[in-house]
Amino acid sequence: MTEATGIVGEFFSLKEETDADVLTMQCGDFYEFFGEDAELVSDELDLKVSQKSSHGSSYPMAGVPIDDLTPYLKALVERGYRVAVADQYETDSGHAREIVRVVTPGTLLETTDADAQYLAAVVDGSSTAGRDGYGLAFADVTTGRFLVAEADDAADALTELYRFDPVEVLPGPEARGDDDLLGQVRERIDAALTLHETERFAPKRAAHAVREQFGEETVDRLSVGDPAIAAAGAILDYVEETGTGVLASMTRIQAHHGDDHVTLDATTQRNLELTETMQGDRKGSLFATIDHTETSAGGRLLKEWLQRPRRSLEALERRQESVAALSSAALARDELQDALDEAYDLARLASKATHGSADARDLLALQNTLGVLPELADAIANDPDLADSPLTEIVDRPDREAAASLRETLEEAIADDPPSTVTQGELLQYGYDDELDEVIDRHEAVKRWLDSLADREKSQYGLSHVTVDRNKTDGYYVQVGKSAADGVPDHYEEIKTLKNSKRFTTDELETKEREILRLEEQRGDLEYELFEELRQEVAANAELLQDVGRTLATIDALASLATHAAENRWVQPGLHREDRLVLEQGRHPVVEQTTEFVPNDVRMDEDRGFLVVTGPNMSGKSTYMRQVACIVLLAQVGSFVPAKEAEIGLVDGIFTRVGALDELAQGRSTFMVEMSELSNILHTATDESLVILDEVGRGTATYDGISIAWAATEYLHNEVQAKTLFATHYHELTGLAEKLPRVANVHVAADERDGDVTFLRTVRDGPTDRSYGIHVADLAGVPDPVVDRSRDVLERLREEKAIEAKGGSSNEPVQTVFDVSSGQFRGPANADGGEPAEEENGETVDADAKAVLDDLESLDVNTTPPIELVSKVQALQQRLEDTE
Ligand SMILES: Nc1ncnc2c1ncn2[C@@H]1O[C@H](COP(=O)(O)OP(=O)(O)OP(=O)(O)O)[C@@H](O)[C@H]1O
Repeated sequence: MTEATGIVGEFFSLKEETDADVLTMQCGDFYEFFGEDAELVSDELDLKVSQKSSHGSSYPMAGVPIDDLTPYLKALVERGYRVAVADQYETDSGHAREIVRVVTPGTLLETTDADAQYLAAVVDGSSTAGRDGYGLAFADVTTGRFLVAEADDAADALTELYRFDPVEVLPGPEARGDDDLLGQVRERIDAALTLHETERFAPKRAAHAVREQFGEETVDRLSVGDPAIAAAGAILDYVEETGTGVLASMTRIQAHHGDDHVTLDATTQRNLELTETMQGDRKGSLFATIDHTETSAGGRLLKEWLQRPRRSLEALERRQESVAALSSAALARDELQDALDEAYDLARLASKATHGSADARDLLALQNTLGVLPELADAIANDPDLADSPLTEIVDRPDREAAASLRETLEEAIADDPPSTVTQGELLQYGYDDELDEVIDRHEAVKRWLDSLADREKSQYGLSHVTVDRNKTDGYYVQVGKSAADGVPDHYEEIKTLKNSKRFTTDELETKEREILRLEEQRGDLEYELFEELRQEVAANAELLQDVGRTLATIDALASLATHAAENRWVQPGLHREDRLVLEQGRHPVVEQTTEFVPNDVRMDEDRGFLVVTGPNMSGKSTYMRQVACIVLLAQVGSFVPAKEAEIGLVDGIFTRVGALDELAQGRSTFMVEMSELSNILHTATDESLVILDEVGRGTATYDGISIAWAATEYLHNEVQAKTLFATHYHELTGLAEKLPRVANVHVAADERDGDVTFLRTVRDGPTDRSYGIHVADLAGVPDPVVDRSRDVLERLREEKAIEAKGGSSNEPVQTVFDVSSGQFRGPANADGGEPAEEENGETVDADAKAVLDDLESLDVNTTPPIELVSKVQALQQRLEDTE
């Protein structure tokens, strides 16, 4: 390509300066894209491309008017591009341009999405000498929220990332080499990955940046390790470098300590469908079901509560107290919600003010929202139950006097219905500023003179059909109807003839025109100056606004919990730190919305900590177990729960393993995913955790499956001692209840009469031995011959009779039986003439199989780590297969 000069040359040299994917450069009233960037935006956004010639070559060019840039920027960033914006400025010799900001998914201020928009950094400190684990930082530039967190390992780090669901992630120096972590971030979290310069993560430099931003004491106060500080420092640097201009709205940094919160790994958050369903829909998620918030900030907070349930009994009881008071005070709740309905997103408005993009309408919104706070305070004070609850403390948390005074300032300043442009005046109230009042007086006087000019001319010169108006080409003019145009006085100067009228001007009118234009400009400039001061005053109050915003959001979220509880007959659960979980007539919070739900009881305690849940296919096992998990989670959010009565021992983590739907796309086999999830649970769960296992072992051969399920049950029961619900179709496992003291059987009942199966959805104590899988196959339309033959095979299996393979070349029958009492398999009968059979415990076993059994016997399931156990069992099975 020939060396371009002029504008195109300037564009290309700016493009070289930036690592952004796309550059847009201001040229007068347009932002232009050139070369490949023009083609890219034309493909992505349907912008028209023309050709610009420079130095004998021609370059593709596309442009948008200055005022229309925002939606294009947003669209490009949402498609994953980083866009550099170069603005034009005046120089002595003409114009020059420089890049003023780089817009990325995590620094996009122009979002219209109500969700939080986190920019995250993740630093792997596990390879450094101190072995500090992982450090993470999260910042939402649209609200100024800033958090740091720590994680023990990559899986934990991923859990935190999943919890905050960032739109952009900056991996630190080591983390950027971790393909597995980055792959998961890209696919599961769908975040853009940005490689910010590695030296920006250097611990000393980062600590300095954190102190500069949040104060000298910050690093000590947070008491987090170097990696978390490095992550925070890198984010601050990145936000500054991208030129977002919102650093001032980041007033506070908080440490998010995993210990205060219930561990909810990424898998569990998905399995419980907290914020979206397995299919990826928002509707049908737990959050969408219980969300009755009035404001987007309230919605964001409620979602955060669900994703980060608490472990502190005191904190939860306080939330419960507020929810209880609000749920019984229906009228006061309505009043609060009506007031909240008027509230805008204060944190976002504060961030816009800091960035300098808030207009007068934004400040008006801010003023009105500040007015909501005293309304809430009054409604709370006027209801004795609410006044007595922690709500009083919540509403008093922000500095109410400062908020009232800022509101008063805004009320005195901002006009009642200001325009959205900030340069053309009419933003401010009369009486706000003396100098401005003077300009307004003079402006209004000239306006009045102009408004009354037509009448004056009519009466003075006896003219009819006279109007006075202005337009761009003619300026101010007197327009006189054709019939009267000949009678105008001599000092009228004609400027235009139209079909039915003529336009005139006069010296006096021209003088007034000059005056009004000057006054308009003066007023616009002065108002802009005053408005800018006001905006800076608002920006200086960012922390106060965030405090008020947080209070409004908290009351909104609490009122939402109360509304849902009141409308759905939820009850306040008794919370305690003991190992006991009792639900009387519990229901699934989401399923009960769409189904005539059959409530079920749950009883778990020290002597009954592991429930094996059996029951036919489709009977409701998964629903029952998820219901337990959702209820415990809701209780640890401080919410009421769907039950007649509930008593809940707080847990430190909720772990689930249920059927995986979407993992195949990621190139991991279903079984591999199942095993790594199981492995994670066996390693991480504690005796205070709740574990939900749905059909572990299903993804492999039956024998492997049963063996793994069996061994995992023993390990969870003996070693981990977590409260566990385990649904299985391996009825063999029900035998464990007789052998392991804390294991109990429950089953979901079904009624079978004359071959018809009715699902009762009722959970009862004891095991079941029927799956009715064939019944479900029949319901699903599997062809009759297959269904009939299945019944036949099942019958023979039950009677431990041999089955021949229909249509096979050999008539050799096959027989496999699992012996519950020994916990072992009886392999195929000695049908193929292998080693001579031996007698063992009265059973017939060949020599190779005997050797395998001996090895199996010597395997200590209580001390062998579960995954090793799995691989040993697999090796034994391989040997069995080889002997066949
Ligand atoms: N208590 C209940 N009241 C009403 N409907 C229920 C109840 N429990 C489950 N259901 C409904 O029954 C259907 C099957 O439930 P679920 O998926 O829990 O069965 P399952 O036993 O886990 O099945 P499978 O063993 O085939 O995985 C779902 O559509 C669910 O909505």
